[in-house]
Order: sequence, then C-alpha cells, then structure tokens
Amino acid sequence: MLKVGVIGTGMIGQDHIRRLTTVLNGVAVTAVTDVDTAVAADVGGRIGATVHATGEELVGDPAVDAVLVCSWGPTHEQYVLAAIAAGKPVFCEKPLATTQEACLRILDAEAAHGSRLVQVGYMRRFDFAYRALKMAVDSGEIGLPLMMHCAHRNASVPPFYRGDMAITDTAVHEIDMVRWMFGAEVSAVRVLVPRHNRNGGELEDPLLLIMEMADGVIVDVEVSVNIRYGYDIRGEIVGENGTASLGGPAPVAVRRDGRVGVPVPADWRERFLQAYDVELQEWVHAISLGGQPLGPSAWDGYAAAAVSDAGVEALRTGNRVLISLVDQPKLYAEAAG
Ligand SMILES: NC(=O)c1ccc[n+]([C@@H]2O[C@H](COP(=O)([O-])OP(=O)(O)OC[C@H]3O[C@@H](n4cnc5c(N)ncnc54)[C@H](O)[C@@H]3O)[C@@H](O)[C@H]2O)c1
Ligand SMILES: O[C@H]1[C@H](O)[C@@H](O)[C@H](O)[C@@H](O)[C@H]1O
Repeated sequence: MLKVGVIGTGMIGQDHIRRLTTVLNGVAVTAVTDVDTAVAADVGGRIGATVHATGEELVGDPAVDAVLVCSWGPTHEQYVLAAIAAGKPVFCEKPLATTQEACLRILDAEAAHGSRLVQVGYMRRFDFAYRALKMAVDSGEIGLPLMMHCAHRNASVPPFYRGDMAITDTAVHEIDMVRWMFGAEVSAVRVLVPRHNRNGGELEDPLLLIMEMADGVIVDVEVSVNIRYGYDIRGEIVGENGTASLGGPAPVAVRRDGRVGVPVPADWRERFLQAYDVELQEWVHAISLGGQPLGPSAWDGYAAAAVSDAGVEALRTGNRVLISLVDQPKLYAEAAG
C-alpha cells in the first residue's frame, strides 16, 4: 500500500484525495497539509490522515512514501525540491513551477539525485479522446499533420486568477499536449488579443495563442475563461488528406421537441474525470513497484514553462517570441528512449 501525503487540500487536492481513497487501488492518503489550516483539518479529519502544519513537515513524515503537490502554482517549486531532497517520489499538479528558471532548479536537483522522482499533472496524455486523436495522427491516416485548431474554454475562473494565468495556468495544457501529440518542441509563439469579454471584468479574455512547432506544424488555441456556458475543450488536427478531431462534449445526446441536447461539462473535474483516474493509478503502480514515474517528467514541466514564459512575453509585447531550450539532461533523454 503506497502511503501518500497531499499538500494543498483545495479543489483538485480534494478531488484527488477522493479518487485515491475511494476509486484507486494500492494507495492510502496518510497525511495532508494546507495553509488554510481549517480546510486541512476538515479534509484530514474525514479520512483519518495526519494533519501537518507545513508541507516540509509532511514531506519528512516517515508515514509518507510519496507526495502529491496540489497547492497554488507559485508554491510548487519549494515542495517539489523538498521531496527530491528527501528522495521521495512527487506528483506535482501543473504547472511544475511558474517560471522556467524555477523548473531548471528542479531539473538540477533531480539530476543530482540521479533518477526520476517527479511527475507533472498533465492529464490530457491519459485522456481516452486525446489518446485516440494521437493514434489517428500516428497511424498516418490523415497524412502528415499540418495544423491544429484548439479551444480551451472555462465557464468562469476564481477571483485570484490574473491575466498571465490564461497562458501559465490554462493554455499550458495545450502547450504540453501539442509537444506530446506531435513529438516536437514549440519554437515560437504569438498572442492575439481580440475584443474584450465583459464577463471577465478587467481580465484580458479571450486570447488567441499561436504556436509554431519545430517540425512546421502550426497550432492555434482560443483561450476563453469566462464563457459562461460550460467547460469546453476542443481540438481538430488538419492533415494532408483529412482531419481528426476530438468528439463532442458528452457521450449521450437527447432529442426532443425538435432539438438535440448534449450536456456540456461544468468544469475540468467532470471533463477529465477518467484521465485523472488513469494518470494517478498508473503513477501509484509505477511507484509501488519501486520504479520511476512514467508520465510527464520534470523536463516536460520545464519545456512547457519555457513556452508559457514566451507566451506571457508575447502577450505583453505583441511580439513573436522565439523559444530555445537548454540541452536535455541525460536522465530524460534515457527515459524517453
Ligand atoms: N490538472 C488539472 O486539470 C488541474 C485542475 C485544477 C487545478 N490544477 C492545478 O492544481 C493546483 C491547485 O489548484 P486548485 O484549483 O485546487 O486551487 P484551490 O485554490 O482550490 O486550492 C489550492 C489550495 O492550496 C492551498 N495553498 C496555497 N498555498 C499553499 C502553501 N504554500 N502550502 C500549502 N497549501 C497551500 C490553498 O490554501 C488552497 O486550499 C494549481 O497548480 C492548478 O493549476 C490542475
Ligand atoms: O487550473 C485549472 C485547470 O488546469 C483546468 O484544467 C484549466 O481548464 C483551467 O483553466 C485552470 O485554471
């Protein structure tokens, strides 16, 4: 039984604790912590977990074999570094850290440890629909992929959500997904800012992020975070001989009164429910067998952060911003091969 400690017991922390305690096998949540001590005490009390005062204390708990970081993005670096220093596997929700410099410090720490400890929560790689889309591309049935059109729509966002987060917190999913989908790095980005959505107050919303991949594929991503009607994730790949796209938002359609009705998920918990289950079950298995995590690595977290940093600069300046990555450390090249 893998004993997991969870840092951050907000929305996704609680959702992951629910799946770790009621859905997945071979795992128990033995400890929790949150700067909001009342919420940590409440969540910990419900599952009989030790409630720690700090994340560092939780990492040092001998009853914690592995750590799940679900606190806000700017706090990820300190907890991931603490877990690496303790030699404990750490699953960190996206983003790995909010700047590429912070990600590089994590890469250095993991390289000094000598084997992979870190997995980043880019769950789209575990989603059935995205996996089927990748199979359609890899099979060659639409010919060489040329372009991809994406939409990432949130009904609303929390009050602490700021302008740059449209790139660093939201579009970062597409940034990771296209690297995985096309097996190529993003080489340049641009951001266009259309007419303002008044639902978002002062927030610059929506945005259009345009990514140029090193192999020539061009990807556009509409990011809308106050679209009201629901959580809608779309993707269509245009190939030489055809297109491949994600299906609709729901498996069931109701036809009545002269209309077709298809429910749209309310948020990411509903849309990616199965993907989070698979992602964490595979992580639990890999760690329990004494192996290294097999999902998105600290290198993937760094590469995504380098692109999102460039996206933030493109948003601020209106420029096309080029991206160059540091040389890939051996640890990750070996894991990929
Ligand atoms: N993979 C996904 O689809 C997905 C979905 C949602 C959130 N996330 C990521 O998960 C993280 C949390 O998001 P959320 O929606 O659950 O936010 P949230 O605000 O609901 O929860 C975050 C929790 O972290 C706590 N916290 C903040 N700083 C802390 C610190 N220094 N130490 C301990 N706890 C701290 C807060 O008090 C809060 O309870 C973010 O990085 C977000 O990007 C990923
Ligand atoms: O943290 C959340 C989460 O990553 C969701 O999957 C994304 O749609 C939101 O925009 C983001 O704020």
